[in-house]
Amino acid sequence: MADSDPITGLSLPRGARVGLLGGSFNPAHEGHAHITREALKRFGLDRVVWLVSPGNPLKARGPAPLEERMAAARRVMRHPRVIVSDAETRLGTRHTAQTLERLRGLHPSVRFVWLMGADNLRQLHRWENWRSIMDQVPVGVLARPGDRMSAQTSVASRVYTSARIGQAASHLLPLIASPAWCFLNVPMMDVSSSAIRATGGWTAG
Ligand SMILES: Nc1ncnc2c1ncn2[C@@H]1O[C@H](COP(=O)(O)OP(=O)(O)OP(=O)(O)O)[C@@H](O)[C@H]1O
Ligand SMILES: O=C(O)c1ccc[n+]([C@@H]2O[C@H](COP(=O)([O-])O)[C@@H](O)[C@H]2O)c1
Repeated sequence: MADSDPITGLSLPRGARVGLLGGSFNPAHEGHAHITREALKRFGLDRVVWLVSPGNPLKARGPAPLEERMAAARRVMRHPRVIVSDAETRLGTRHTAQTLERLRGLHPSVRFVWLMGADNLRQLHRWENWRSIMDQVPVGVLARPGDRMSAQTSVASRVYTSARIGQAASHLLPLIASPAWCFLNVPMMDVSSSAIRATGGWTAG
């Protein structure tokens, strides 16, 4: 049976383990697809939803129009268990803590996990109401070139040090009560949207 809501249009299996990968996706690239496949496997997820952001609150320059980023994301990620979604635009949220509150309210049976690359763990403490993110859902962090140490040194990792689970138990992450987080040392892909933009590989926005 599906757990659907008319606001975001998301239809998720009841009781499913669902990873949320929020991002500007300006544009989407193979690094996003790679960490998504790793997260599906290593965290034992049934679905991953790409939350294509209306605009990162910490980034001064706005991204390309949402429709262009959604279309590019759908070209990059074709997978039966991955959904590319504009849920934040439909909800009118752009801060992650608020997005999580809304999605959890709309999908009470679903076990959500917030997914992010290690660069975002480094600056998580600058996000609005960041502790609420850690307290609402388990967080899965995936290694990214240049950010291996963030699991040891970031403010968030130090504040929540006792909530960290080892990667040998990563498949349990969606089932563990928050706060809980896990750093996955997956093979890394040195690719970024900014590098693609710098080489003129994304003309939108
Ligand atoms: N190559 C990668 N390895 C690991 N995580 C990644 C990688 N690329 C993006 N991510 C993660 O995916 C999420 C969305 O990333 P985003 O859309 O900002 O892409 P980006 O390449 O980081 O963009 P930009 O270079 O413009 O900052 C973030 O949590 C980010 O950490
Ligand atoms: O909630 C916040 O304050 C906040 C601050 C910075 C980033 N985020 C979210 O983090 C995700 C990754 O953003 P980005 O731009 O690095 O792809 C995306 O979903 C953003 O909305 C959220």
